[in-house]
Amino acid sequence: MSVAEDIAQHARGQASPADAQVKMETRNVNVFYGEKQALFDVNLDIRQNQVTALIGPSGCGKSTYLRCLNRMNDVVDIARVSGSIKLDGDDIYDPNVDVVEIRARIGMVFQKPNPFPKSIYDNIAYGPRIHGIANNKKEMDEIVETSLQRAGLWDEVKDRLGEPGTGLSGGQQQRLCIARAIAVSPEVILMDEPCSALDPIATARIEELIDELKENYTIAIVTHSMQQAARVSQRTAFFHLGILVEEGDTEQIFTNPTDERTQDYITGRFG
Ligand SMILES: Nc1ncnc2c1ncn2[C@@H]1O[C@H](COP(=O)(O)OP(=O)(O)OP(=O)(O)O)[C@@H](O)[C@H]1O
Repeated sequence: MSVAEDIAQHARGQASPADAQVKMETRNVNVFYGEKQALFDVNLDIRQNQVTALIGPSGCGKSTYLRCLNRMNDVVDIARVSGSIKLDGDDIYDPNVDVVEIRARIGMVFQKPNPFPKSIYDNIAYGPRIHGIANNKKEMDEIVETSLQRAGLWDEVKDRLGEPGTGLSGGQQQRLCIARAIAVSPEVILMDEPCSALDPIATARIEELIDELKENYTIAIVTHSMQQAARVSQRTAFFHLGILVEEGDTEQIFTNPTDERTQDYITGRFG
């Protein structure tokens, strides 16, 4: 089977129900790094309890867009964001919004697993402690256990919660980072190429996990792997040179794209 057929096969049936709610609405989003414009008038909805894949060639602005969704571009001095970005209808860039709270509601998992140099337990307990989520040790223990269970890591680490998180394998570390994001009860989880540093087995495990997580969370994922986008997402957005070229149900994007640039990209003609 050709790669294109393989992708199309995975994409079949990957669609968002017509009545899926919009969790995040982004309109006319422009991003500048100094003088250079990286995103141009992006309009995209991130649907609730669905996985939205952001794809496109290197430098097209996928990560820039993802970072707009939880104000991570705020930490880049030269970045300037304009347009409207709403979570459940509320503008997350409103001056009265507490950015720390926004980043708890919209968590993030990065390319390279980045556990804190702390125990497995403390990696998970860190966020809930900062946010005052647990009232006592018993509640914290429960949060740690539930988060690790949801991230599919509990059985592997329950007997060594006091050991350093950095001692886990790469795939386990990434699941630890997912558990850490889950621990503060986010509504949305942003993932920036979460499998790029992982081997195929660890990647498959994370992909299964993403599929399970969408029951409880809304997910947006940047990926260079079209197989991965086809396997895990219901919606796909294709970016090129800072422009959102096309978005739609994953099945449609991978089997019947409307734009020639999308067609060229998914068939490997560029990027
Ligand atoms: N901190 C920054 N300062 C200046 N320019 C930046 C910064 N981050 C990104 N850019 C520029 O913005 C554009 C979009 O980059 P971005 O990282 O969002 O693309 P991407 O599609 O995620 O790429 P990749 O797939 O390679 O990660 C690129 O031209 C990049 O050089």
